Amino acid sequence: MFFILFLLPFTLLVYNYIIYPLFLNPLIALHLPGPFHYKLSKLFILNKFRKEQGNLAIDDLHKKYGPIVQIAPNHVSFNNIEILKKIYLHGNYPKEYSNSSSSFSPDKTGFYSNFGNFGERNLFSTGNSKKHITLKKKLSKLYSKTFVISKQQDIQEKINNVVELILENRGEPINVYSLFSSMAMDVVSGFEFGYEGDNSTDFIKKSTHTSVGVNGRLESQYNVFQSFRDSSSMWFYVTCLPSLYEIMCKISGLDKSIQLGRDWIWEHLQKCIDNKNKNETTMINSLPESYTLPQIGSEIADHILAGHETTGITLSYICWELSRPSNIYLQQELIKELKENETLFTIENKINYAEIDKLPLLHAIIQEAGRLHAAIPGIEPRFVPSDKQLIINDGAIIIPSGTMVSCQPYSIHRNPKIFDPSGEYHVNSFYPERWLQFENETEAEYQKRIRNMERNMMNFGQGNRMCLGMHLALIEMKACLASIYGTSNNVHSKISPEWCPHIANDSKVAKMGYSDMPINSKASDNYDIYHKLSDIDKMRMADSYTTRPLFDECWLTFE
Ligand code: HEM
Repeated sequence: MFFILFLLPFTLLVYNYIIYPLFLNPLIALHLPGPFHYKLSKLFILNKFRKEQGNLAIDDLHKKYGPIVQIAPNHVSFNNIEILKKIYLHGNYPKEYSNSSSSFSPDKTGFYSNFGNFGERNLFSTGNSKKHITLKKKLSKLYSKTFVISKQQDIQEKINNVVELILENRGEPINVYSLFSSMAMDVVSGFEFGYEGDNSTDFIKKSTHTSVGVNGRLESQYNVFQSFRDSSSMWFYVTCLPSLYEIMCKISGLDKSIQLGRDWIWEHLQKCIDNKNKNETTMINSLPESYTLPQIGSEIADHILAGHETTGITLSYICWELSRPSNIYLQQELIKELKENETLFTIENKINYAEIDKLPLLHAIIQEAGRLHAAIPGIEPRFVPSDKQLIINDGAIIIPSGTMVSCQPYSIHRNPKIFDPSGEYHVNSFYPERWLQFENETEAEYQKRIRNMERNMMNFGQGNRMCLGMHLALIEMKACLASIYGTSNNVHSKISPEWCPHIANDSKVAKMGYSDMPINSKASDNYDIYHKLSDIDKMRMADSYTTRPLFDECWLTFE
């Protein structure tokens, strides 16, 4: 009895937290840089993730220890582009991609496996490399640049609803976070279910993006979106502690809200399956015929979530950046660029998507937002497969199979040597100029610098698991910005003073997480403090795997 109650648990604790990490763990012999206590237990880094301080904590560790840091007994974080390429590109699927254990797979890290829906895994959450690449090849056509451009008219109809709403509410505060999330949902739902009939959603029109709520506080109502956000807010349990996910949903009281979004997708899917046009190229028509309804639902739910949140968040950050007093010159330059290319807009307010894609400043703005406000700034873990090692510095360091390895876009995107070689454009500030040709730079030098920056971008991931919807997101965002600030609307945006009476005039800095803040949630009892925060604080990025504006809102006024 004594053995079972005391000696066994004690022995297990000693083994797990002392004997294994200090004497048996193959990583310990490598003497990798990193805090000693992080090598004893993964609880330390998990606790940072739980408190939504993980991205900044890992970034700080890299600043202190360099590009290689052991952040848990079995997890090494890297902040180096050559190692990144080895993890995410080289040594990834072998040619025949027949042996799933031979790739640096996200499986076994457990991080992705619970992103399934309706009891089924999907492209994003499967760890089986063969299944993954076969399905990805099948679905790539739907999201190819050529196909996205061919859907220009359908996409533009949704975007025109945004412009209409902005014009109808000139001079009034608009929650662009809600508006752009709705727009991205309306667009991506067309790709999933089809644009014909009412299969694609109409959230721009059906939701409220402008109302003033209780206590003069600006609010907007859209329950399905709230449900998806509540779901995303549980990311820590989904990725790091899936066994506690259900119980934590209940304890936090979010279970009902999260269920609402799931129910909505399921009901919408069933309706669309009945109404689908078999000849339209959509996700429901592109999936293998053998797929069951839960398998289709799992894939579609993932794309709906991945497609609307990331795009809505990125557009919100872009428009906020363009509306800040310190960046207003960029908004004026963009309007000028669009005006000079008026021929790209036809009289029906349609835009030539292929041409709009080539506008240099518009492109630079999108790139800079992807760098500074990457919608997925957190770690993208992979697993060194059983028959491979990660060989670094010509064999000076050999990371053994079974180790979890990762890079995080937040840190990769803030390397001053790559993104601020001249020392003029701070890496933590929004400077699209860094993506344009400098005055004293030759064309060849410029191309070399841009290629190097592009190589170091991870906002859509890297390698075989790279974002499937990248072309859709990029074209949609460009078309949306061109439609708002271009054409004959004569629209300018500013930060709504009703939402933020304290606008920072001279700072360009961007911030992440709650650190140094007198507040750690937007609960109503904090409202007085919240109201006094500057726009920089109100637009802090959440420190999580996928980010969002920390307080879930961004109010701009268009004039
Ligand atoms: C600005 C917008 C977007 C950003 C920043 C973004 C970012 C990313 C990133 C970083 C990944 C890789 C994540 C990882 O490995 O941990 C990813 C994967 C994925 N994204 Fe996006 N995404 C965006 C828009 C979209 C859209 C519009 C769709 C449309 C359906 C989409 C669908 C997907 C899918 C299906 C995957 C999984 C790909 C795979 O595992 O092979 N994303 N995205």
